Amino acid sequence: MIDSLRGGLIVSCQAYPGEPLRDPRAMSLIAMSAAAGGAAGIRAQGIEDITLIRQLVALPLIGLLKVGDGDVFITPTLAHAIAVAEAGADIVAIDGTRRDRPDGLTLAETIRAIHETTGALVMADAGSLEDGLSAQDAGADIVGTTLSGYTGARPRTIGPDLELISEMAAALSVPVFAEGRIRTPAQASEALDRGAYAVVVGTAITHPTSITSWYVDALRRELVPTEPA
Ligand SMILES: CC(=O)N[C@H](C=O)[C@@H](O)[C@H](O)[C@H](O)COP(=O)(O)O
Repeated sequence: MIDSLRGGLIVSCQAYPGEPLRDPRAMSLIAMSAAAGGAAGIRAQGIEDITLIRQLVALPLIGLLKVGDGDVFITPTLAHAIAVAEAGADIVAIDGTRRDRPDGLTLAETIRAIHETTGALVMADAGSLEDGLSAQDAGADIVGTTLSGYTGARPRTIGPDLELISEMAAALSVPVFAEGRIRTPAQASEALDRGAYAVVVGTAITHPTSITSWYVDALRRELVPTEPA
């Protein structure tokens, strides 16, 4: 199944609490649109979204749950991970950093239990090369650059953290998925050039509020007086 993602685009379909598109039907329509456009896979957040997208889209599905506002918020516990797999995700994305997990399990214990209990694959969302290496040691099937710029370990670059993508791809033997702040097709292509196995894009495809604000910001002009005041 991972093989079908090689060199492909995975579209992350997520809306945030309180947003107009925060609705499983809306996210599933976006996921269907991504499939029609040639996506190789879908990434989705929330049990209802994962359940509905599983029914409507026949592509590999990476599922996650965002929980709370602590440091470890991407599928933080084993119980969350099992719920994501049971909702239909082929791959469960979990926090793959070296930080303490809220249920007290290690990353290795968590991954082992997900494999044994569900048969789903595990994508470890990492924030640094050191995270990626330890996630690989812990048994992750896939490591993502997802959390680069969000853990304090690396600066939050304006675009993708291309340096980390190169470093991880060179150092790891498991597939590295480039994810995080990929805004253009050229950046997605460069991620593959740097050794990424697949590329995950969310905001730039599926988050109209952000996309609109990029255009609005670009059009904003300071009012320059034509006559001296
Ligand atoms: C850090 C974090 O919470 N990342 C989340 C992980 O699922 C999502 O909010 C991102 O949209 C996703 O990683 C895709 O990245 P981008 O939207 O930049 O293409």
